Amino acid sequence: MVTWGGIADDFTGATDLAGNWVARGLRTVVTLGVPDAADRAAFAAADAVVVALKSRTAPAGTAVGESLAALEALRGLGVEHVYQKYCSTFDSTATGNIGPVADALMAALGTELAVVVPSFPATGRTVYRGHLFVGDRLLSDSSMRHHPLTPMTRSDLPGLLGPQTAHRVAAIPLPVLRAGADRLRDELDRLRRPNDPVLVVVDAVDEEDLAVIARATAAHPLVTGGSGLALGLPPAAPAHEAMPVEQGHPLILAGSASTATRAQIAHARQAGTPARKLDIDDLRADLGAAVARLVDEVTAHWVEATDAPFLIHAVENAEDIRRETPQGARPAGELVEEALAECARRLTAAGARRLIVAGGETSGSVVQALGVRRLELGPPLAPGVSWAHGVAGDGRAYNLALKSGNFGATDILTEGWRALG
Ligand SMILES: Nc1ncnc2c1ncn2[C@@H]1O[C@H](COP(=O)(O)OP(=O)(O)OP(=O)(O)O)[C@@H](O)[C@H]1O
Ligand SMILES: O=C(O)[C@@H](O)C(=O)CO
Repeated sequence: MVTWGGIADDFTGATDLAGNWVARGLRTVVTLGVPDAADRAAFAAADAVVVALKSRTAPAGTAVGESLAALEALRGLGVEHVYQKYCSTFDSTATGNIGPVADALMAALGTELAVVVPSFPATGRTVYRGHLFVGDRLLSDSSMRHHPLTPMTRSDLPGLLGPQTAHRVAAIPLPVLRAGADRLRDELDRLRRPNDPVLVVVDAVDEEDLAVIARATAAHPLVTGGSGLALGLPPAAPAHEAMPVEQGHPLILAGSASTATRAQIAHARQAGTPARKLDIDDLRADLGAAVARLVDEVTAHWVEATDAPFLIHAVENAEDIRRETPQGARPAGELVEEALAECARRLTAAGARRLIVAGGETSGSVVQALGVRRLELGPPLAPGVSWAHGVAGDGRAYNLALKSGNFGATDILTEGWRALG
């Protein structure tokens, strides 16, 4: 029986949440886009289903529409609890869609209260006195301050959420939940008022805090947050033993420009991983020809070394993303996404079956290019990153690890393969 339903605003976020549920013993399936009734049989053995959307930077109306469609599909599966998954760094703008989606899900589920819990301590995201920290820095002092699409220039969650929601926003500080789940439940009840919905930011700095929140909200139809709150469920044996492992060439596609990904690329190159950086001028001049040259290079490498991964990446240093787009030319980001999607299509046709993909947007384009619509979760490579298995419409099967830009240790691109066994 499907108990939990997740609605994630990007593909890496979806596998992040799914991986945490798997770690708590829930058999979890990710569906890439809203499933239709014909897909229902695929979820028969699942305890949890996550619908992966590509809505993080979509206009609020679009994100609300897609999220409500996802909710409808999840209700059709009989889910009891819904988890709105957004980024653990609360990626959004004042006109962002985290608030509007939460408002709409609350209305559809007939609930007047939902918690807001971006905290994910295993990846350094914690919330204290309503402020979101990344490691030992406030969010607004972290590299997220300079994010090209969702620059996070403040850290107080009520202040970030307020302009996005029509509802009241309240906050519960750490000492309340450190007094236990009953005390937190009482405080949540105190904040609940008829016909006056409220979003409640709850502090959490470690996994025990998340466990308290999970216990206090166990009967809630809706929770919202990063994936950390899923780890608040009671410990259990991980439910990933059934994931098939595919034989075939390994490939790394990194469109992410995040600080962590850049360090991971540098490490992989230093460790001798054969690699090629996309040349934006070449892509602009003739994308098809540039990709064809790359495909020839990668396939020649595989003739020599079948099992050695090849890395194709977009960015090496911060200057790469600061380059101006010439007047009338296609933006670099668009070229990168199209080129990586085309590399994925052509290199899987040439035998790539195991892929690490870095970046949320990049993962969306790559998985769509492969035509994979569902992923079953396997073992983790890092907190928030897991191997998954998916079968495309053409029958080809893949192992995919979709890595959020800022997740993973420096050596994840060279060592992450070991988790496949
Ligand atoms: N040289 C470049 N110039 C401009 N944009 C680029 C360049 N290289 C990559 N990009 C774009 O930057 C975006 C990176 O977004 P993506 O979501 O894939 O990674 P991220 O933001 O690091 O990760 P996440 O969303 O998981 O935190 C992509 O749309 C990609 O096309
Ligand atoms: O929550 C996170 O940080 C990630 O799952 C993510 O959403 C980054 O794209």
